[in-house]
Amino acid sequence: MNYQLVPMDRSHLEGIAELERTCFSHPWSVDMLAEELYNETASFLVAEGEDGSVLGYAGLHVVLDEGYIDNVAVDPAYRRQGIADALIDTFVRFGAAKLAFLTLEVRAGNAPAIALYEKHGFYEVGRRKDYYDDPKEDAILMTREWDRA
Ligand SMILES: CC(=O)SCCNC(=O)CCNC(=O)[C@H](O)C(C)(C)COP(=O)(O)OP(=O)(O)OC[C@H]1O[C@@H](n2cnc3c(N)ncnc32)[C@H](O)[C@@H]1OP(=O)(O)O
Repeated sequence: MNYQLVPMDRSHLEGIAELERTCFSHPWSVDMLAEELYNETASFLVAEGEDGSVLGYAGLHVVLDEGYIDNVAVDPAYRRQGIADALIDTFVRFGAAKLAFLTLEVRAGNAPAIALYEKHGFYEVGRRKDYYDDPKEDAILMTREWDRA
């Protein structure tokens, strides 16, 4: 499977929205994703197949020296092949160069995603009780820090 990591552009919006619907109970719409194209704090990356299709994507927002990872999703047909690894590694390398920390929230029962983030040096710093619905579940807050002192 060949793919490249590229910045999200208009051609990816339908594919990402479809992936969102596949993966999440409150999926981002095409319009929500399109707004990020004009958001200067946003860096959205797409794992693009040879035919331009969306195999996976991840979104980061940066404010001052803080980064927040919004969403990470990989097409079920292309999972366990290192795509999320490559997406998160890109954000972590950016964080190591530019940020004090990266944060994210993840469902407490989402073992694959938690394992992914732990692999990249994130650890649990707190919980939000019943943060998610459909189904109701706690959010785990995870962070990855860099000492800028
Ligand atoms: C902030 C948020 O967005 S939280 C929500 C995260 N997104 C989702 O839950 C959407 C649905 N799930 C997915 O899209 C995928 O399963 C993802 C994004 C969690 C993982 O994507 P993949 O491309 O399959 O992961 P990838 O192959 O790069 O694996 C990287 C690491 O993640 C972990 N991992 C991935 N899938 C699994 C799994 N099924 N079980 C256990 N660990 C897993 C492992 O640590 C793995 O490293 P390893 O291969 O050395 O063991």
